Amino acid sequence: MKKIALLGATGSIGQQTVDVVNMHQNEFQLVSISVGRNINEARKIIKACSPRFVSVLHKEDRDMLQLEFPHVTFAYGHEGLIEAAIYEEADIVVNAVLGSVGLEPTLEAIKRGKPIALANKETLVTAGHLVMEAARKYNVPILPVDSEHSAIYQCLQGQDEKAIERLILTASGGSFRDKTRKQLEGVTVKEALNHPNWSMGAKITIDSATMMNKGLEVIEAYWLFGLPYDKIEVVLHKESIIHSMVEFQDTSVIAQLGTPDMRAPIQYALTYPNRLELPNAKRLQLWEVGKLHFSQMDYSRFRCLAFAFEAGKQGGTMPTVLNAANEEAVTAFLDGHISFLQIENMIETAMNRHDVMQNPCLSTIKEVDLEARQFVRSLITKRG
Ligand SMILES: NC(=O)C1=CN([C@@H]2O[C@H](COP(=O)(O)OP(=O)(O)OC[C@H]3O[C@@H](n4cnc5c(N)ncnc54)[C@H](OP(=O)(O)O)[C@@H]3O)[C@@H](O)[C@H]2O)C=CC1
Ligand SMILES: CC(=O)[C@@H](O)[C@H](O)COP(=O)(O)O
Ligand SMILES: [Mn+2]
Repeated sequence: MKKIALLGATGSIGQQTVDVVNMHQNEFQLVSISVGRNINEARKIIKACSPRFVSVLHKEDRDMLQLEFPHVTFAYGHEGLIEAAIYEEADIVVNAVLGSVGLEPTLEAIKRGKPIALANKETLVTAGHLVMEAARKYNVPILPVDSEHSAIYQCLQGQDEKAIERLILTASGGSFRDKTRKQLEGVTVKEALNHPNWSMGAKITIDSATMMNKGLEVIEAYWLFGLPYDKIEVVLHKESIIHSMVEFQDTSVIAQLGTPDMRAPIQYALTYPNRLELPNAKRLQLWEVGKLHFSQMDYSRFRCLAFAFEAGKQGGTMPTVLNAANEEAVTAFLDGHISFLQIENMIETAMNRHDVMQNPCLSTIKEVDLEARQFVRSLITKRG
């Protein structure tokens, strides 16, 4: 029985992780969870899975739930999130929280020797060097949950990693893949949230539409697989059937395919190196899919991807700025304060004014993250 600490249990990945746990009750048990504001969903998970430890965002919610569930230990806030991650009984942490708030719980869990099944890509973007250094020091595996990275991880099993020529990440193109930049000027939040292939949380769906999701994934791949940026490529593949590929020096390319269902990579991270059946999942029938399409990335159309490569290559604190500015700008877009194209303008402005510091420690990362957020918020306030 693998005992799981699940951060972000009420989210899209969180709830699919709960599904996987419920489908394999002889294999997995949820012992600790964190949630944010969604207390109704938290209640359902507590009733269905009986975790022993629950952290929520706000103290009032903690107080209310503690009365309802006296046998559960509750906590709240950032400290609570960390406590959920390091819960003693947990054998593995699934980090499905949203944003760079996931960094410290990850680092603390690694320090206690807990393997990390990582969906929370912002953690690797903002401080990949700290996470990978800690993982090496404490000999802890970081198991990718993100579909592209899970695909690459699967393609690399049993392969000679010294012989990798390049990683090829596939990108669906998101909600606006067929629109010109001119047409992007008037797009709405509702349109942006309509991803063609995946049902995901709001922030990543917007990231997918700006192509920042792929940018974050390029930096995530850099840290997970240790290849230089000129060996990481992105190809447009609108069907999201090939989840990513690895090319080797002998020109062979290995790809991982599947229907777009995040429960598969979540489950693989939990069962690795073994596999289990995935009940109720749609099997891939290539004749139903028909043609698969691929095209080269246009970096002037998808500017956020170019920003991410630039931030990654500059290194140091620049990816922290990229990520923090993006998180704030996407929130502002979702709240109706800025237009779609202003997301990328704000990220570009935040990056342009930043002087990179190399090899930042955790407190520098936190300062730079906060400063970039405050700067983007000030841009938004000025507009208002
Ligand atoms: N959704 C997907 O298919 C994929 C997601 N990912 C990555 O996984 C991560 C989660 O994405 P997704 O599930 O879509 O996101 P959601 O927005 O659906 O869920 C986010 C979760 O994090 C919680 N949360 C948000 N902010 C805070 C905070 N400040 N403190 C504590 N908890 C918080 C939310 O709580 P609550 O809702 O209770 O407020 C919720 O449980 C992201 O990094 C994303 O990029 C990667 C690949 C695919
Ligand atoms: C499911 C998943 O991993 C997402 O990151 C997904 O890949 C988004 O797709 P695009 O960013 O390619 O639109
Ligand atoms: Mn992905």
